[in-house]
Amino acid sequence: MPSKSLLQRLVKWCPWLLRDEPKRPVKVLVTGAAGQIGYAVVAMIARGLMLGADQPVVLHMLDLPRSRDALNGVRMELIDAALPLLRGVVATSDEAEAFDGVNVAILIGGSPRREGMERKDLIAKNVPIYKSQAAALQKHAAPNCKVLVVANPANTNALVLKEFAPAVPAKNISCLTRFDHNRALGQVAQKLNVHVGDVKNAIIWGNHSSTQLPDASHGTAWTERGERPVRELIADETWLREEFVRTVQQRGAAVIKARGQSSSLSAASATCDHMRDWILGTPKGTWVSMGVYSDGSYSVPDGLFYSFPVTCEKGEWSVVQGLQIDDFARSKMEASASELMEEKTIAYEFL
Ligand SMILES: NC(=O)c1ccc[n+]([C@@H]2O[C@H](COP(=O)([O-])OP(=O)(O)OC[C@H]3O[C@@H](n4cnc5c(N)ncnc54)[C@H](O)[C@@H]3O)[C@@H](O)[C@H]2O)c1
Ligand SMILES: O=C(O)C[C@H](O)C(=O)O
Repeated sequence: MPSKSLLQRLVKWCPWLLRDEPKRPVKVLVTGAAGQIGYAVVAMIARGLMLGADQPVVLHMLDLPRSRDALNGVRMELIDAALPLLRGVVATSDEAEAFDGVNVAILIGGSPRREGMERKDLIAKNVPIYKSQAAALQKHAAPNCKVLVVANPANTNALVLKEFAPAVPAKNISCLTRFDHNRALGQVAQKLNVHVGDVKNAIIWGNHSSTQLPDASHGTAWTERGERPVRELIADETWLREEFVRTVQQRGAAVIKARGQSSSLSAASATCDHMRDWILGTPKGTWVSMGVYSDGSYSVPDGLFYSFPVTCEKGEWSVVQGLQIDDFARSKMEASASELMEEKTIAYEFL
């Protein structure tokens, strides 16, 4: 046993002996990284907002050849930000290089909806991209890579990815409806005049589109009287079924109208929330919304990516079971499932 003074001297000369074993970097792919959401999200990931403040990352960034200069500019800025968690950056327009060995894939690359654009046009532009990236995912990503599709039409792009990457387990593919979930929490918090962190379990069913059902009927909020049902606190069923639902459903369009382009910082933030909770787990008693491959829960048809309330533990999501669905919710949930079935049919016309 070395003497105390010898130990003290050892630590003085070799201070790294006291450090914990460093974590191995996780390789995170962001497609469309030169775009507006991509630009916001890469900085958040490299600051630890997605995988944790002690998790080093290597960023793989993919964008089209025509965006090469812009993508290189993002790479330069990441270097200039001197981010200690960032252990490497790959900036490329080659899908094979981008997907090589990645553990997490955030798929944002695509053509966003512009004002006045029809859903069919959006599908036509985006599904061929997801067919091509499915092949790269299956061939080059690390086994068990977790995938989040952000690009619209997000649910249908996720479905195309699943169908054309049959070796990738369906449970590893998801699409972003956490954004709508966060918007729903924000609207309830504003209505109740409480902090958004005090509201939970306002959830999203269905498609990431204007047919989705934002549902606050199972939500709760902390008040001076403890944790109470949102329904009881708001005590206005008409607001919950009409104004709340409409505001959340139309929020994307409202931001496009106000900004002239679609939401980006809130989308990037929700992207981090989605992945963080999936990988690191949801807090006890908290549900989040994720677009996942339907297993028939709540009579949602199989074979669709549909937003459900889920909890996550040890990197696995499970749909929250046993919620009471009233006739109002049932009819909206079915309408959103029908829209997804139509999108699936249209998608196949372009594949
Ligand atoms: N699911 C959601 O909640 C949600 C929220 C907001 C936006 N979105 C969607 O996210 C996507 C990105 O939005 P944005 O505002 O960042 O758009 P953007 O146009 O600013 O960026 C998109 C980027 O993708 C790139 N790209 C296009 N095709 C590509 C391909 N085949 N491979 C790699 N990169 C490619 C473009 O060059 C561009 O840099 C859009 O589809 C938008 O509708 C989804
Ligand atoms: O609505 C859009 O087209 C953009 C995005 O999906 C959003 O929800 O803000």
